Amino acid sequence: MSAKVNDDLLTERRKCEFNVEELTNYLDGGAQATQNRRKLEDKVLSTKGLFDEVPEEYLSHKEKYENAVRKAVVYYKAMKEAEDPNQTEQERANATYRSLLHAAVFKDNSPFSLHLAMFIPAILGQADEEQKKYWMKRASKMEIIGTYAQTELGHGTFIRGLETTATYDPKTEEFVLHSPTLTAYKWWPGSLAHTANYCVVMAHLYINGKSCGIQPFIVQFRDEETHQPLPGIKLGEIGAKLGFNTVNNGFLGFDQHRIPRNRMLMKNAQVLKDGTFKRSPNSKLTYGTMVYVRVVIVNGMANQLARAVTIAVRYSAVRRQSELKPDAGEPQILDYVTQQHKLFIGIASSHAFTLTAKWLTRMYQKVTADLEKGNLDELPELHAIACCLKAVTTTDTSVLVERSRTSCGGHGYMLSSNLPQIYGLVTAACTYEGENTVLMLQTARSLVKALEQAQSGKRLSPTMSYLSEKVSSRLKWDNSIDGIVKGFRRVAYGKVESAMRSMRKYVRSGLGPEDAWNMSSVQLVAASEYTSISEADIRQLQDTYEDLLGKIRPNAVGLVDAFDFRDQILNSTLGAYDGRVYERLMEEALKSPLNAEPVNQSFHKYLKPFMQGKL
Ligand SMILES: CCCCCCCCC/C=C/C(=O)SCCNC(=O)CCNC(=O)[C@H](O)C(C)(C)COP(=O)(O)OP(=O)(O)OC[C@H]1O[C@@H](n2cnc3c(N)ncnc32)[C@H](O)[C@@H]1OP(=O)(O)O
Ligand SMILES: Cc1cc2nc3c(=O)[nH]c(=O)nc-3n(C[C@H](O)[C@H](O)[C@H](O)COP(=O)(O)OP(=O)(O)OC[C@H]3O[C@@H](n4cnc5c(N)ncnc54)[C@H](O)[C@@H]3O)c2cc1C
Repeated sequence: MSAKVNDDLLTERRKCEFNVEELTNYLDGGAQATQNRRKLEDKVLSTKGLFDEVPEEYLSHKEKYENAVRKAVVYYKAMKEAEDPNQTEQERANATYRSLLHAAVFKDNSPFSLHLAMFIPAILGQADEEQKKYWMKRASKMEIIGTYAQTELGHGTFIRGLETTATYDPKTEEFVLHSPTLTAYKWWPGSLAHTANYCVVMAHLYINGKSCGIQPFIVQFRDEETHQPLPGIKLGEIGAKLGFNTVNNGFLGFDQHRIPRNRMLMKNAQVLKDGTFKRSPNSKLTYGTMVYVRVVIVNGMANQLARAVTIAVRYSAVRRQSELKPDAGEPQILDYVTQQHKLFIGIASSHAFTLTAKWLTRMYQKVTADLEKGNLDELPELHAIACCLKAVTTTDTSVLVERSRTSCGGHGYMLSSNLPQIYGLVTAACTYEGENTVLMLQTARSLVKALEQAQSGKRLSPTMSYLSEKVSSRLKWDNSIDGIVKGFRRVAYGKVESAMRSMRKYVRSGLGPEDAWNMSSVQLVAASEYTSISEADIRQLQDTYEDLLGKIRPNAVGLVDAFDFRDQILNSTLGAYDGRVYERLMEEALKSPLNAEPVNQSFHKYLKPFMQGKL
């Protein structure tokens, strides 16, 4: 018999003014897609051995990892067995696109995540046809587990500054991989420490003493039978982190480690037997895996944000606190407009990121198809857009998840709420796959170039076309959607123009272009981010905004119910569908090992002698 649902949540669900299932179907891409997703979740989550008897937070660092590997094996097999052979690849992708299934099993991500998120995409994007056939067979069957090893102890952002060398030896037709310094050690790659046995390594290729740029190499670093590190390989784990503590991020140093010539992934650039180097059509194609993951991250942020606001909104409908009016009893905290302000932007942003992710994925698929035909025209625009959207969605999601946490008071600070762990996951994305400031400056580089082209009358790409609109600065604001968009375009234009004016001013004062760029970089980042509108219009917009909050209020619980996250995926004492937050908080508290006995041994060992002055 399912537990009684909290009365306030029942009332909220009765008040809802729209069909929740319809919105769920829309988000999934249709009723069939919802059905497929739910069927997959039912199957996988009914697998034995997927869940923890003791909450993960009470395990040691080492136990957490070992437990995560145990679950990863069970989870991966369950996902494989749950695949519906009658479904198309696209239907399968849709079923997982919105599902956070893995989050029901791993609060802090899986030790297999890099294999699926980067090792396989790197092979697909960087290997030639023959290499792809061989390595995809082994990787897709999990005969090998891989990761993506690019970042080093001394370099993450500046890829051209990576120190790991790959020197071609034509006599043996091998590459010699070497870490010449401590700072050259690969540092950060997930799964690297104890899980994976292969990796795609980004290393600086040298042939006959000449630099041939950064190239991708597939490298085995552990014996497939014994899992021992191979000769010339130094391996280890980088230690405890804010989050990602079951991803097994590691370090790897090479000491003259030899690999055969066919281990350089040669889709874009090639090295022939005699050492002849055939250049890539564009050296940035080597960065392709990062562009792909930046696109994936946008959708990941939409889902994680939806999960956090689901927890916070349901809790805010259940939690009653303080007094809005004398003698009116304690209101639901969701009735405070400040609470609505904190949370409803999160709901709206999640939907905005979902739609943006779909648009960006289509753009990525088109540009990737063009690249296959040798057409690189739209690669720079894809790079600029992917940088901007990855940076904006991860920054906003981190802010909004943290706001969801603090809007739940003390209980939001409990690990059992799962909000701290969700924050740990999303805030990492502000750094990995390109630190956000750095990516914003990449976008700014494209914006400045586009404005210069617009000013010389050239046509711009669709996403930059707002820079060539002769938008009158006396634009009449109205708070229609169209008016707001026009306003934002006008301001965005002004930001790029102002950054450019600033750079020209510094150049006129005698600074070189690089210093002028650096001096203007705060404005350049602002030109890539969102920006605010002038004062007079804020009041008009504010009235509209507060009116909208009131309209959303009766539908808030319905809106988060429509995200359709089952309790195991929310994994939260505060966000469960039935709203029994207090019972769940107590159930979870009692699982603490410290509650196993009424008097902890430290009393007799330390406290008692201390209080009696005997220590
Ligand atoms: C939730 C789900 C979780 C999914 C699970 C994820 C788990 C976490 C895994 C994390 C993995 C990692 O972090 S992997 C490691 C990630 N690391 C990074 O992302 C490193 C970030 N740094 C970089 O990308 C580069 O260093 C960058 C900043 C772009 C600068 O590169 P360069 O110095 O080589 O290039 P620049 O001199 O700046 O620019 C030269 C020209 O090249 C262009 N250019 C630069 N990069 C380009 C690119 N990728 N594609 C096309 N063009 C590019 C520029 O626009 C310029 O064009 P013009 O203007 O026309 O000249
Ligand atoms: C959880 C997590 C997982 C990761 N997983 C992987 C992985 O699997 N594989 C992998 O290869 N890497 C991985 N990374 C590493 C990640 O890609 C790097 O941390 C990231 O690229 C930033 O590089 P860095 O840490 O060396 O910082 P740096 O590059 O040293 O940058 C430090 C700071 O300097 C400033 N800065 C740097 N360059 C510029 C610039 N040009 N303009 C303005 N400011 C600048 C920025 O403020 C930046 O935050 C992971 C990182 C994290 C946190």
